[in-house]
Amino acid sequence: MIRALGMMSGTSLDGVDAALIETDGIRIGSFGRSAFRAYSDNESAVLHGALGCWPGDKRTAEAAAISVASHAALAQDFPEAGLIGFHGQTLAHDPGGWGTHQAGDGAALARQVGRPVVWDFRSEDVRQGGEGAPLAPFFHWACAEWAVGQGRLPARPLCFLNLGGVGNLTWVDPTATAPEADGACLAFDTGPANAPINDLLRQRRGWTRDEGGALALSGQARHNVVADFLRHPYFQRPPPKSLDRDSFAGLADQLRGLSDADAAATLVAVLAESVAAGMRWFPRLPEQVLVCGGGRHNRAIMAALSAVLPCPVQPVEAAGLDGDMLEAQAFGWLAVRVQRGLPTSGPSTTGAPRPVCGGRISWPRIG
Ligand SMILES: Nc1ncnc2c1ncn2[C@@H]1O[C@H](COP(=O)(O)OP(=O)(O)OP(=O)(O)O)[C@@H](O)[C@H]1O
Ligand SMILES: CC(=O)N[C@H]1[C@@H]2OC[C@@H](O2)[C@@H](O)[C@@H]1O[C@H](C)C(=O)O
Repeated sequence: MIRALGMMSGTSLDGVDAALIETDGIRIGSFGRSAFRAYSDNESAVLHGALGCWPGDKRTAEAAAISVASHAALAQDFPEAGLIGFHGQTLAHDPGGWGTHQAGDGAALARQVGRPVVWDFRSEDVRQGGEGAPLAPFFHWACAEWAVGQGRLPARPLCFLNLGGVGNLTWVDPTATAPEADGACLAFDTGPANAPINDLLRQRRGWTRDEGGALALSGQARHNVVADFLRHPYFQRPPPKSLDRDSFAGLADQLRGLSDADAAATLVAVLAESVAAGMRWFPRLPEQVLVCGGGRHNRAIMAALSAVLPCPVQPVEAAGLDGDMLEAQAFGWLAVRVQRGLPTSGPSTTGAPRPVCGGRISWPRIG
């Protein structure tokens, strides 16, 4: 088993999560400590300003420097990690066109922290014809396998729903022998999650988020807006499929004229209904949906999901997992898989034509 540090800065642009995990790249030995470093207002403004930018753009260089510096600062607090998984900051994602862009040079990070760094997890999958996302699904299989072994879950198919800036859903069969095995996973991005809620409240109120979902809970969702939105072709398209943070930028226009509370409630309903629409792609009903990511702290979201999904919905903590750190752990686990040459994605997760071992390894200079 290797002790790896996974680091993730997601599409909600709130900061960097870091978590230790001990693994052979297949099974989870143990979970370790974790930490979060919030982006400062200035860092966050630079990253927001670079959204949609591709390598070569001046705004990318500044965002990449912030990404490396903030990850290096966090990594210094985890000297026990022998390997680092560095996702980088997604600035743009267009797998059918320009590709996918995670800012931050892993080779520079390896030099700064003096340890090997696995990074650029998504490009090879896109190069081979995959979506390049989502990548956490193989780790969801490992989490389910771990939780069944701990007696925390029955050995029956279930779903993991990650609610970050964007939502992504994975159907997992924990009895499968490997995540790349036939029938082990089926995954895709569901639709917008926290990003449009944060953006709405930043614009209208200068807030970073709707704390606990209190504002949305005080509003009324406009079901005509939700129904209109769900007619977007993305929701009729079968998986594999993935989204950029701002794939649905037009959604904000449909909220004009609504009170802040009604607009927030409508975005919550859009999130929940897009997850419900995604359930149709699974071979059978999962036993339950376990929710990870920051969206599970929003009570309006959890209530809306419970109301529209056809099975019980709980935070992943119900299975003994840490919903704030699951993605960071995923990139530690994926880093070990890359080092061992194991696949990190495949036809059932990103639609790549065959299992792909993505990611590059950068070594620190010796001597
Ligand atoms: N207490 C809370 N109340 C309401 N919303 C919350 C709370 N805590 C977190 N969130 C929401 O969750 C977001 C952060 O979620 P998370 O850290 O899972 O996203 P991410 O990792 O950046 O994104 P992604 O999974 O898309 O890469 C916040 O920006 C906020 O919108
Ligand atoms: C391109 C990119 O960074 N996508 C993110 C984003 O945030 C959620 C969703 O969209 C998912 O596809 C992915 O992140 C998680 C960690 C994943 O790859 O599984």
